[in-house]
Amino acid sequence: MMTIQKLDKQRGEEVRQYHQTLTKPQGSLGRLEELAVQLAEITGQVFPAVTPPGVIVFAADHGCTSEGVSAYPKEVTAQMVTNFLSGGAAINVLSRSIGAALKIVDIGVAADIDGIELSTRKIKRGTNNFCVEDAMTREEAIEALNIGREETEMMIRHDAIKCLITGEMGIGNTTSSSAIMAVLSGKPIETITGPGTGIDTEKIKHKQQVIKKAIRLRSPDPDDPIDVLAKIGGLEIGGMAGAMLAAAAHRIPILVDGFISTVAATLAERISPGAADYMIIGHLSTEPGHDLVIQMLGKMPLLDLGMRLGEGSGAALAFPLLEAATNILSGMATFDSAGVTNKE
Ligand SMILES: O=C(O)c1ccc[n+]([C@@H]2O[C@H](COP(=O)([O-])O)[C@@H](O)[C@H]2O)c1
Ligand SMILES: Cc1cc2nc[nH]c2cc1C
Repeated sequence: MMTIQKLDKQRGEEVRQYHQTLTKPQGSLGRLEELAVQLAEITGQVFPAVTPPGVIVFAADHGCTSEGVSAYPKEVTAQMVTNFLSGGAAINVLSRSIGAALKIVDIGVAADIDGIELSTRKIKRGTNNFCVEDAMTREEAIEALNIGREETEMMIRHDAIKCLITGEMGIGNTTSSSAIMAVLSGKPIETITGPGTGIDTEKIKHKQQVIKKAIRLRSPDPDDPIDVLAKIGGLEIGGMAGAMLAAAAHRIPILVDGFISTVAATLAERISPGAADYMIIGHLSTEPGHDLVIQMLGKMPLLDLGMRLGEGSGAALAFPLLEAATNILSGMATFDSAGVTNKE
């Protein structure tokens, strides 16, 4: 789909060496040092910049909500988009606190939403119920990826963003994400499926049955990520995967949010191997499948705050750590410049 270059290991090595000249015991900044190396490898810069960050929230509805899999009614998706547009959601607050440009994309909400601030890119009014038919056609899945890519490229051009944070809003999307993960990982549905917005144990069992039925009836090809996205995925999940592919192609670091976002990240990596090199996992969500999907990507989350909101919120909270990692590089004195004695 898009060419993703290899990481710039040379720049990473330069940063690793430079870190040893800064006024601190070697390695004492722990994962912040690793983060600086990864950011150098991603951007190809010894002093990488991550500001300003850009947050894109993709919103869409899910046909599987008619199976009773969420704690909240499906109308909440559209209502929350209106809330994003008025500035009152958690991601509005967190975007403001990190100085991020925020874009909301309606890629498939099942209601008409007005708002000049809204990017209306509706592919359809929510996915089909994947217990009955494919969630979307292959063409629609590709369109979702393309919209994600286009919206990201617009943000790179207009807002000159230096870090991409992807978020989502979609009642029912933990069911779709759990189904995708079960197919991609081959792991038992019971180890992946969780409460989402907050259903009880009985309802989680029902959600697992719904997912099993969908996978049996749709039988997506685990080796074809676009087939998986089309048959059991979501429009916002496709949008996020496309956004991540665009950021990786532009050598822009991607700060990934919770369970749904990380499932989209896994699809992006399956579509274009190497994309995950450009990703950093912001936080560990309490949704049980998140740990597994992070491990499959070979990553470790930065924060563990017991959150399970989505919208990009956990990633936005982790952003100051990226900023700190780059500020340390450009702002700290060296042993030489400060006249501090280095170890023998
Ligand atoms: O990011 C997460 O890890 C996360 C975990 C659980 C729920 N969510 C959010 O809750 C919604 C999906 O939950 P559900 O129960 O309707 O499938 C969707 O709007 C997500 O943004 C998000
Ligand atoms: C209110 C509400 C806000 C959300 N934000 C992301 N997912 C959400 C789900 C609900 C129910």
